[in-house]
Amino acid sequence: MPSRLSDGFKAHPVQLYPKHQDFNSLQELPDSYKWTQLDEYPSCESFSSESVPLIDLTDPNALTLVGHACKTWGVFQVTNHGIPTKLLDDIESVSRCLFSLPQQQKLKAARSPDGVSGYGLARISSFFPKLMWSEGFTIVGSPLEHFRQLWPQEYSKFCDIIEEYEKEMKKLAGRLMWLILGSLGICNEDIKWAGPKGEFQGASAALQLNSYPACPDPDQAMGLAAHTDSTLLTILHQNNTSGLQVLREGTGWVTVDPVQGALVVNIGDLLHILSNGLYPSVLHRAMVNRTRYRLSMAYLYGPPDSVQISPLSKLLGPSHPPLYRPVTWNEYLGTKAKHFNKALSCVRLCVPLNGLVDVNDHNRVQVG
Ligand SMILES: C=C1C[C@]23C[C@@]1(O)CC[C@H]2[C@@]12CCC[C@@](C)(C(=O)O1)[C@H]2[C@@H]3C(=O)O
Ligand SMILES: O=C(O)CCC(=O)C(=O)O
Ligand SMILES: [Fe+2]
Repeated sequence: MPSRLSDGFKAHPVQLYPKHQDFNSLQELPDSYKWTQLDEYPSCESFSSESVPLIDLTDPNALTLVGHACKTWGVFQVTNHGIPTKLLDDIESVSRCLFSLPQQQKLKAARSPDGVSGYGLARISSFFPKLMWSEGFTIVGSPLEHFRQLWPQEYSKFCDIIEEYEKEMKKLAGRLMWLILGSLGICNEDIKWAGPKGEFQGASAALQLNSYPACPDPDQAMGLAAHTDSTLLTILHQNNTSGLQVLREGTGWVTVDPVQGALVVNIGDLLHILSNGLYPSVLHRAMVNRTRYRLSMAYLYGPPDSVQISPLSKLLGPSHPPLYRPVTWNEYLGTKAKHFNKALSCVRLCVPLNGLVDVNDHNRVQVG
């Protein structure tokens, strides 16, 4: 059955791929890939004291640490997360194999203009005048049909890895949800859609494989432009090449340095809504590298199709009115496909009593 996650894009088809996208044959960065105003916010060097929190999930204090990271960063890295190293290596190999196929072959699994799954440009490309130095492959539901096109002989071993990865990620995402919600004082009874055992069985998800080839002029190029994810949370596995940056208030862009075996967790717009803005979604982007090939695999986690996300009643009161109206993930994806970084403002109900603007109003961000 086609996933409802794809419905939001029907009204907003995007270009599939640029005419020439054989990155490896380009010795110079074409104008169509040259971004200007890349330094609207300063980039913070990695020797700075500001670094994204690294949390050991077996730490007895994990709940407090996670809560603090969500409130102050919107992103953290986790170790001792229980995902086997072999599975992380395997998913990295699948991505590497996929993106190293000849372009002709990859196009056999191209995403349709109004679809969600398959090979193509980042969906957000349509909001920018310049092209991004990356390729992506999105998996929603079974990758079988696309993988059969890519690897007529070997597709089943690749499908098995995806299935296993998604199964493990789903468990980890459920655990992280309870740490995050627990840090807000929310328990099982407060979230009906978590199910009787609190396992979030009906949760929806997408897997996004991103490839960032080495780039002849990385200072003028952009791997993936600044955006927030529309998810509850996203779990990202990056290879050992840096590139992911998050925007930190008062500091600028901070690089999320790869830590061997660690996974990056970032707060998405739906958790921002659920927490009534207490845990803001984080603006992030991916930069590219002159010599190194970068890969990332993002597990985008959201509520079941039919569930409407709205600020949790436990977090509301006379001085804390609900700031967002209820939305399903699918409806929110449609809003995102149309309004991109203004989507959160589109579902906003009223201005906070203190008259301050939303900490996560990304309308100001215009890159490119
Ligand atoms: C469920 C989804 C979230 C996503 C759109 C998608 O349908 C599948 C791809 C996801 C992704 C990955 C790259 C960044 C992003 C903004 C995009 O264009 O596609 C996200 C979307 C999102 O979180 O809004
Ligand atoms: O490649 C990265 O580090 C970021 C990827 C990302 O933001 C995404 O897939 O949503
Ligand atoms: Fe993202």
